[in-house]
Amino acid sequence: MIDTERDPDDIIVLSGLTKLYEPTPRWMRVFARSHLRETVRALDGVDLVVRAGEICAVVGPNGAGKTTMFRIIVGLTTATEGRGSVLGLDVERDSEQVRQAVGWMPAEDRSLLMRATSRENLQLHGRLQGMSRKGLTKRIEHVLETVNLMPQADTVVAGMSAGMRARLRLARALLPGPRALILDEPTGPVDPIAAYGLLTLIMDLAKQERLAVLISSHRLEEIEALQSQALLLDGGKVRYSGDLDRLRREWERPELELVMATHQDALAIADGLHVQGVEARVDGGTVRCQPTGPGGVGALLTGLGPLTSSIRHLREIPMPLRDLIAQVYARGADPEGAVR
Ligand SMILES: Nc1ncnc2c1ncn2[C@@H]1O[C@H](COP(=O)(O)OP(=O)(O)OP(=O)(O)O)[C@@H](O)[C@H]1O
Repeated sequence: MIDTERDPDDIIVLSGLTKLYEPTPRWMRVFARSHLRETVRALDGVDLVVRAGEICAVVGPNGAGKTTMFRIIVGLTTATEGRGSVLGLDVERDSEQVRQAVGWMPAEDRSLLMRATSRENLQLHGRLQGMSRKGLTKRIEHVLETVNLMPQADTVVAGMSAGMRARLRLARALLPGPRALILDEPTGPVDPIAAYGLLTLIMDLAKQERLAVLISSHRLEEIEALQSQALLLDGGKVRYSGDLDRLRREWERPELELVMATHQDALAIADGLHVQGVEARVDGGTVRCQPTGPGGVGALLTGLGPLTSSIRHLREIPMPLRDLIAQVYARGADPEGAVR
């Protein structure tokens, strides 16, 4: 049943999504190759909205709950509490319809038939999804063109590069003409240049077809390139949800680099900073420090007085996203930052 009051651009909506994996019953432990002794809280009250044309990067260390969240949305497992919907359809109750609306690209290549061609893989997948033969042939041409894989349409998958295989898996996710894409580590085994091409393709698709895209990646430089929304998960909990610019505004403590006329000047400035309680590193004529006080750079320079006359250049060096995120995890998000 479709929720008629929702904003039509809110494509993926999660509220209070929680998933517990319960311990394996004692009697079953004898048979199970691996078993759980304690309850695992894989997701803990996750709220999220991904709108049409928006990309949301899901970031988190191993075991943060990324795959579990994706698997709930595509109906491969169910939530213990909370609710998920796609286009207003409940991911549990309306899982058949949700599957038509969501393109799912799992993290591994295992699901591709290695001895079959690209086209044959897509034909099989389409047939399994119940697509008609005629519609499927047209759709296959379209998705192969979209991912620039027409020249490899009749190439056996085993002979294709990791980048081509990733594009084939993306083509497969696009086959039903989805409104949302869920991409679990799409660039995992792909080299950096091919990965950049794949991400550009995903960004173009999100914009042109107004797809809501959820994407996980351990490569933070890729996430920065996507200029997307970000959901930082840790132990199943949301540490931050919002756009990366806001994350920078709220959490960034850029380094200040001062280039001085001489090494002596640099040492003098480092002393001046030390007096203000700011640690500084001197390298030749360059001084680097992290302004911490409420007045920021302005107050720091005022505090240095006449010493500032020997400053040749001054610039702020943005924090790498990796450090920024590490800071969020280390300090814990403020309650306002936790939910968008
Ligand atoms: N089928 C399962 N049975 C029991 N526990 C599970 C199962 N799947 C995942 N978990 C546990 O749930 C937690 C979240 O796992 P999940 O795979 O969702 O994390 P992830 O963020 O995708 O990790 P990774 O980056 O390593 O893929 C982990 O503690 C994991 O061990």
